[in-house]
Amino acid sequence: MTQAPAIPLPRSCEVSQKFFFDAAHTLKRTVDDAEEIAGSRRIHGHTYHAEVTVAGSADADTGMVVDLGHLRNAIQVLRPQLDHHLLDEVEGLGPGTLENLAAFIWRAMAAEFSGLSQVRVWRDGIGDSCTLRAH
Ligand SMILES: Nc1nc2c(c(=O)[nH]1)N=C([C@H](O)[C@H](O)COP(=O)(O)OP(=O)(O)OP(=O)(O)O)CN2
Ligand SMILES: [Zn+2]
Repeated sequence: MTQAPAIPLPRSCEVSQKFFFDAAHTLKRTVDDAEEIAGSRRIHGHTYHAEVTVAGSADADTGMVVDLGHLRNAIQVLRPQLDHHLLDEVEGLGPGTLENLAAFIWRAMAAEFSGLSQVRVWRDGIGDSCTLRAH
């Protein structure tokens, strides 16, 4: 009997962890709609979802790119900096946009995870999102 050829695996594997936080913000808008601009300028809140992804090859011993427990521990440190905060007051964030939230999360996670490959932030209620990728 002939043996089936070994199927090569891609070298890189991505593992992810999701989390969410509730936060308030005000926002300066550039749209024409005066009502939308006024609404965004008032303090209001959103539920934000985020996903952090680390890429690499699975270690031969552990079978893991990174133990997801490390990712969850880092998120546990980061999350209280955003959850139930007025984003306008969060040091180092800038205007509370999806872009700045993704950058803020990126900076916090990249310090610990050299293989950080993607950070995504989105709001289900509105259906918008921002994705930061390493390459
Ligand atoms: N490039 C970006 N553009 C916009 C962003 C952003 O983060 N990056 N964000 C917004 C607004 O925050 C978003 O449209 C929500 O608008 P908002 O006034 O905050 O609230 P809504 O009434 O539209 O949403 P509800 O959840 O229904 O209250 C705009 N552009
Ligand atoms: Zn908003």
